Amino acid sequence: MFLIVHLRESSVSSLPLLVADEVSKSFGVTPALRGASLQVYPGEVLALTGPSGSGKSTLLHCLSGILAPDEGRITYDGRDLGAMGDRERSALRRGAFGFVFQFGQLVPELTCLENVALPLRLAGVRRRAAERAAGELLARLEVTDVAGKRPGQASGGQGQRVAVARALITTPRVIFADEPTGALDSRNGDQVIRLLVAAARERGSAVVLVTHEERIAACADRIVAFHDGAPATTAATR
Ligand SMILES: Nc1ncnc2c1ncn2[C@@H]1O[C@H](COP(=O)(O)OP(=O)(O)OP(=O)(O)O)[C@@H](O)[C@H]1O
Repeated sequence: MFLIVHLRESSVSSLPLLVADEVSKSFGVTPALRGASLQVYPGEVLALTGPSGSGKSTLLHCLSGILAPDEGRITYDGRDLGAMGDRERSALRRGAFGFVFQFGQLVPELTCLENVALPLRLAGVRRRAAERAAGELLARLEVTDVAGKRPGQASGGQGQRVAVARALITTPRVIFADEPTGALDSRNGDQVIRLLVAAARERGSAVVLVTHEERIAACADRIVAFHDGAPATTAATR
């Protein structure tokens, strides 16, 4: 009896949050994904690596519901993204997912504090509460000094830390980060990734990180290497 209960508990805790099942996607005649399968577990940091053009970003876009696969299925928490309507998928993206891109994509007219508070404001949180939470997160990411500045007045590394804060502010279940350090030198890149991983772990958010830098991938719990449109190898780092 004890053994049965134990097995049930361990199988529940190891259920994947996001699953790509035999996903294929082409752009015209160019195949980007060829039957790619992958699981993302709650709270894990997963790095997708591999040569340019091997399909990493395309899979990230399919996993996050930005792109629809031609074949195969993506499920989030057991729900098929392809069976959802546009509204439901958008609500999922806003509520459960956070995004960090290579270039921060912050709103240039807003201050860094307002940029970080924005997702909460859009979710209906009052300005004062949203900006208090944004200020706390900027402090966690060690960029309090740019809170009142516009993104154009911040350095590349500071801007990326602000973008990480904006992605984390809603405490998403999954953060999708596509080459978040790609435009930074190694010192700034290391700092951004260290803070991203630490803050995501504190909040229990999983991270799906696309990177071609081995040093950055080494911060992940698991590394999946792509080749020709599908995962070729998986390695645990810890
Ligand atoms: N929007 C698009 N239109 C046309 N072709 C595309 C598009 N997006 C990706 N591709 C093609 O699909 C293939 C996979 O691209 P993808 O960006 O997923 O690879 P990647 O591994 O992320 O590459 P990189 O490391 O260079 O970003 C490539 O051949 C690419 O040229």
